[in-house]
Amino acid sequence: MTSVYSTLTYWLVNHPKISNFTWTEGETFGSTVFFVSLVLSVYLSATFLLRHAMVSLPSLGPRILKPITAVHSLILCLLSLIMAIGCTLSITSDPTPRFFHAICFPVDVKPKGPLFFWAQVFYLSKILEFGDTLLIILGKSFRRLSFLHVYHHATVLFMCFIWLRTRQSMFPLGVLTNSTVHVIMYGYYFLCAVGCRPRWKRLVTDFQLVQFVFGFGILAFMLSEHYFGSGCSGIWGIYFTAAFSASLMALFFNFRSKNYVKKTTEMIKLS
Ligand SMILES: CC(C)(COP(=O)(O)OP(=O)(O)OC[C@H]1O[C@@H](n2cnc3c(N)ncnc32)[C@H](O)[C@@H]1OP(=O)(O)O)[C@@H](O)C(=O)NCCC(=O)NCCSC(=O)CC(=O)O
Repeated sequence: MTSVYSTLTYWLVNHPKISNFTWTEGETFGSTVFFVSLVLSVYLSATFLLRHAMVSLPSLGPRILKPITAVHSLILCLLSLIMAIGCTLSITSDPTPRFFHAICFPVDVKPKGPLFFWAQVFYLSKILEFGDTLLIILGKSFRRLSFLHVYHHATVLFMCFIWLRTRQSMFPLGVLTNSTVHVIMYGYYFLCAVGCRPRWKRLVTDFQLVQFVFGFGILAFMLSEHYFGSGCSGIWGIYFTAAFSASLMALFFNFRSKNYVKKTTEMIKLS
């Protein structure tokens, strides 16, 4: 057990590429406003154009699409697991400063070390997640190409960029909770793609909602530390993330009520 822990800690925290990682605007891959704007413009226009083009084109068909979807979901499930473990170990392996830094970075924090490394991996993984949208469109599953889906995928990339650029406090908790939720979510998608649709879809949505509630709870503590304590880095990033999370939370409550609460009520009426 101890050797598993020390091996993981070496490869996911203390490896020189991770411990010496520095996020430098203009030098680190994807670290410019131009890059994030270009990627978002390509994503949104490709989504719009493909969505309309696919109406008159045949869908790829499940025999081709399902294996690709399964591999894509499995990759994201495993990557999310690695990010969740990497981030947890980065926080816990150096308990005194990093534990507190997971919630509040000092105002003069330098964007380097394992926590910034995992935030960078998390940021780039959001581009990989654009594959979800492509798979939905190629399968002509337009019901699932919702406002919630496109808004989430586009804005989350910008949010992760803001996390790095403003050295935003609390991002380690964001990486940790969202990666954990995504292990479950992509696990669910993987099982659907291989034909074993799980019965716990509702649980996935509930976990997604819990991450927002948890985030707002910690935010209250972080804000008190910022305004009444020694200050925390990236406060305007925090306000952006909080506003985005509040809007997503409302959309997810709406999704939950449409998909589960109404169906349960209808089933009770029928029986
Ligand atoms: C349970 C949910 C995770 C998913 O709800 P859905 O109604 O979209 O799910 P569903 O039951 O239709 O999904 C099963 C279908 O998805 C296909 N599928 C498999 N892998 C996929 C992938 N990587 N991306 C998109 N679709 C995929 C399966 O083959 C299957 O198709 P078939 O039906 O043909 O067999 C829900 O809580 C949710 O998030 N809904 C919002 C929609 C969304 O886009 N969510 C993901 C991004 S939001 C997010 O990620 C929030 C966060 O950060 O926590």
